[in-house]
Amino acid sequence: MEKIIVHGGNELRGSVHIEGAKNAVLPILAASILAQEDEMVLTNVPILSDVYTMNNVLRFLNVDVDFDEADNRVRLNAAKQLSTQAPFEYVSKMRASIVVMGPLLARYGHAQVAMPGGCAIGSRPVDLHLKGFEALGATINQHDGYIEATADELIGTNIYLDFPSVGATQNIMMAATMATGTTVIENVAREPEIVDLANVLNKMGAKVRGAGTETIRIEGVTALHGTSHYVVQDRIEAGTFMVGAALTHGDVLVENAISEHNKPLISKLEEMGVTVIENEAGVRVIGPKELKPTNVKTLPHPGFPTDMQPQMTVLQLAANGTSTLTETVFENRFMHLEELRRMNANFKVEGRTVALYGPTEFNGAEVAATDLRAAAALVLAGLVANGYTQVTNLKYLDRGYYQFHKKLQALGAEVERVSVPEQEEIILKSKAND
Ligand SMILES: CC(=O)N[C@H]1[C@@H](OP(=O)(O)OP(=O)(O)OC[C@H]2O[C@@H](n3ccc(=O)[nH]c3=O)[C@H](O)[C@@H]2O)O[C@H](CO)[C@@H](O)[C@@H]1O
Ligand SMILES: C=C(OP(=O)(O)O)C(=O)O
Repeated sequence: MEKIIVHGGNELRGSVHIEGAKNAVLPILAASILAQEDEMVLTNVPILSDVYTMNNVLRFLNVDVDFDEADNRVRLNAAKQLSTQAPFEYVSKMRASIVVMGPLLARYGHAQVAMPGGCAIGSRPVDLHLKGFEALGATINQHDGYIEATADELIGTNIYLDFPSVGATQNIMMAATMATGTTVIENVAREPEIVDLANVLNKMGAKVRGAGTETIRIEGVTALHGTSHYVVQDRIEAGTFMVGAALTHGDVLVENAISEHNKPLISKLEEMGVTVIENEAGVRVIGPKELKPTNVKTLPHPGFPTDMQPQMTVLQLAANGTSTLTETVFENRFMHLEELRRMNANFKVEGRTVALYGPTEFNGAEVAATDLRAAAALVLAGLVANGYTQVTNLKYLDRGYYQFHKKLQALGAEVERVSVPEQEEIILKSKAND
């Protein structure tokens, strides 16, 4: 086991490179299943544990996968006959594995995937994915912890999503690429990662229109082929460094950040007194001496992203006054706050809203990450805490951040990642379970 140790007090200064987006590359990797001929070549692929997990799911399904980490390039060949069943041992590792269902159903009329289950941030059902498959003509069976979808033929139809679910939009979009006729999906997710997936599908020969708007229209085609694609920048990694700069009164150029993708965050940063300068090289963020409080509500894109919520609460706690944060996307995404309490944070949760009482004089403590963004938020809090903060449960951090500590070090933070000796590991684990 490893932990990150941060000694607070340093300003972040310099420039930071941002990886390809985890949430874009995972469905794009799954889309390779649709390519009956030609190789898929993906570049700007981030080195993350979730990417390894998706690669292993695809290998299990009989896709040839070659990940050249030195070049951030993955080559995929799905020309062989594939298996249509993804077992529990893979799906349980990563919920996003569910997005192999749509492409398998499109290509083979059959997909069987272990029910993904909830996670620390919420219950996370997949009913909208399944409703979409059913509307396209699939029969859904749930048995022995598996979801099985079967269809003789998928037929284009009109689908309205009750909620603009990212995963459901991606899964239904991929299932519809080879359906007979036209599929219109309304109230879809509009995240940049949806647009990136639609771009790849179109390069593969699909006819997907409207990605990035509320309605996506897909004309079914008979076959898709491989293509090459450069994965879009990770707006959440970029946003995390923007918050880090603001929090530490720093001055950081987030290289090649696409400001359009981070508009809701940038607008809140500006409201808090942060200077944000967009230029050709990226987005430069300069933290003020004193942060002003602000109220935030998470929403589907183009609203404030739930994946920036834990990091944002740290910034709000540091602000001079009371802020609120309302989490509308996931019902249980405040777990990191209890860890921040160990660092002297003062807040009150009422339902889906938390009042955050700043300014906080964070004190270093031993804290455990409860999920991916919680991990980043705790490290950020450590950057401005008195003394040393030790963050454990780094398996969550590694799902979504490549060498987070090294990037922070390069920006001037006093941070290191160390192995925990076995004895200490037992004590830390028992504390994390308290
Ligand atoms: C790999 C990936 O891209 N993950 C992102 C994706 O997750 P994911 O695709 O799982 O998130 P969704 O947009 O589907 O979920 C949003 C909300 O809809 C609910 N819901 C979803 C599907 C469904 O069938 N029924 C249902 O009720 C969920 O419980 C949740 O409350 O979008 C989330 C919301 O921006 C982000 O936090 C995740 O980082
Ligand atoms: C919640 C997240 O991811 P996932 O949907 O893969 O759990 C995230 O990226 O913050």
